[in-house]
Amino acid sequence: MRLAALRCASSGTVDVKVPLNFWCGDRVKIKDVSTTEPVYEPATGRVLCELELCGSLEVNQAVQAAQSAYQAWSRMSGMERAHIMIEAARIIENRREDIAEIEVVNNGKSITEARMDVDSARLCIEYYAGVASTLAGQHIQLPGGSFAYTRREPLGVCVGIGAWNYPFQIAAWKSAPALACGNSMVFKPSPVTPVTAVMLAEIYAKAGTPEGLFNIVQGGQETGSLLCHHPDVAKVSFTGSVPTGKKIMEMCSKGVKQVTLELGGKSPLLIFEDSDLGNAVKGALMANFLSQGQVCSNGTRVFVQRQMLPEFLEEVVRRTKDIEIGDPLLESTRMGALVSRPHLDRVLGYVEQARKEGAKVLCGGEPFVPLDPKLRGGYYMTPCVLGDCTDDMTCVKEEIFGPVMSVLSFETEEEALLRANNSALGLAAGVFTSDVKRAHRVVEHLKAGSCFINNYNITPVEVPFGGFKMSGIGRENGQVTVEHYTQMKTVFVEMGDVDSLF
Ligand SMILES: NC(=O)c1ccc[n+]([C@@H]2O[C@H](COP(=O)([O-])OP(=O)(O)OC[C@H]3O[C@@H](n4cnc5c(N)ncnc54)[C@H](O)[C@@H]3O)[C@@H](O)[C@H]2O)c1
Ligand SMILES: C[N+](C)(C)CCCC=O
Repeated sequence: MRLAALRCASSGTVDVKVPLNFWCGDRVKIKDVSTTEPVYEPATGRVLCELELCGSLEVNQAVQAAQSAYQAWSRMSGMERAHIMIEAARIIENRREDIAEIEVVNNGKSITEARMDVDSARLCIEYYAGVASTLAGQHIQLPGGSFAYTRREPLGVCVGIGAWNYPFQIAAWKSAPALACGNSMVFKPSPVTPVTAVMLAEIYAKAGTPEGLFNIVQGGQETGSLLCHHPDVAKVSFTGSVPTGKKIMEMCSKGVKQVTLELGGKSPLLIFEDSDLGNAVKGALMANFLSQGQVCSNGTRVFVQRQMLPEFLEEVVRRTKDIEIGDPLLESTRMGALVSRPHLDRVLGYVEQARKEGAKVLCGGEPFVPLDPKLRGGYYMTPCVLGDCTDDMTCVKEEIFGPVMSVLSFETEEEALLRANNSALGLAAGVFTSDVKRAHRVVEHLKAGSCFINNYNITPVEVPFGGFKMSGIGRENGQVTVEHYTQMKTVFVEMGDVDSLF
């Protein structure tokens, strides 16, 4: 099978002509397309392609393909599945640069970050290839030589629905555990970033998965809703906003389907006065400015202990002003374009609102127009640090999902914990301190699913990732995911006679 070529030389030169839907092992051009939607290149504002959206006919075809592949795949041993997944990981490694470049063109993040995302996707598939061969049940002894055993069985056709901030990585983080456990998958990327998930589908097919094992249907909420309601779908794993997550859960409840929900956050980062200043500042930058600030786990409420505040602010503002913004395909660029014009306007609106509510804009928060004429229509802004923030401000309460750091000050550990936990969300949290006892004590009290001590926003694939409270249900990555993509069967075996009461 030939992989569709989409090489790009520089921003502003790519047109996506290949179909972006994929089932039965191939890219599919929809017959009689009724709805299309433009897809943009954030770096330039150009239209990359018109996306063909799937309706019920196409969703049915994809689910049927997944059902038939499931029959073959679920009967293979874990080791057999592992071999194929390792081959998929090898192909990703060979195509790393292609995938990363196309991710940049469709998402706007810097090439340096896109390469890290592709590496995370590959590592995730390698990790779950290893897990596939270790799936096992339990043996339980019963009286009289009788016994019971448990089997971990796959669920069937699983659906993945992705957000636009990590398009290729999310597709891998969902498909790798699902496939390792013997399921098949229909994946729906965000219609804003539809281009790279289909590259993953081609790669799995080329690696030797049965035709229809991993399929892509393109579309927005209508297509997503068709998937959630489909009677042949066993589970939905969703990454996106809290309001959509609630709808997904509601739709899945109709069919009593399992859900994994990876939702939004408004995570706190606590910096104590005994922290190493350099590391605390680097941590705060990593917690706020990766992917133009469009990261679910970002630590956007930066609480700094009063005595350290002046030196922290001076250093964090200095380093934020130094961030090189521009063409995301250039090696020197550290911050690319936000994902869309409406999203950029929304983020700039939050900065304006913060100003009105009394926050001090210490740097950034303005639209940015690069000198290169081809980038003038792109969606850029300068990364922003807001000082004098208070807990009641909109910028401190709501997920902005852009490069905007809100800095707050605190006096005591107890006060910082109370304020940090005062949120309906609980995806992540961080603490910087050189006091090891304080670090663990604080983390014990933080109401968040993913906590970092003296670092922020690292997500090794062998470590579970996910949220408390309204930030989600279930986990991605790590061993625990096996529980989310399998169901347990218990088998009782009688070795004696039936002891009947009748
Ligand atoms: N916790 C995590 O792991 C994680 C990771 C990345 C992003 N996010 C969150 O995602 C959000 C940003 O992403 P977004 O704007 O793409 O989110 P979104 O909720 O708008 O959309 C996410 C996906 O859901 C689909 N969708 C929308 N309505 C639907 C419906 N009614 N039925 C089925 N599918 C539907 C969209 O087409 C898209 O594919 C942020 O809140 C961010 O925090 C969370
Ligand atoms: C930035 N990380 C560390 C890759 C986390 C991505 C998870 C979701 O946005």
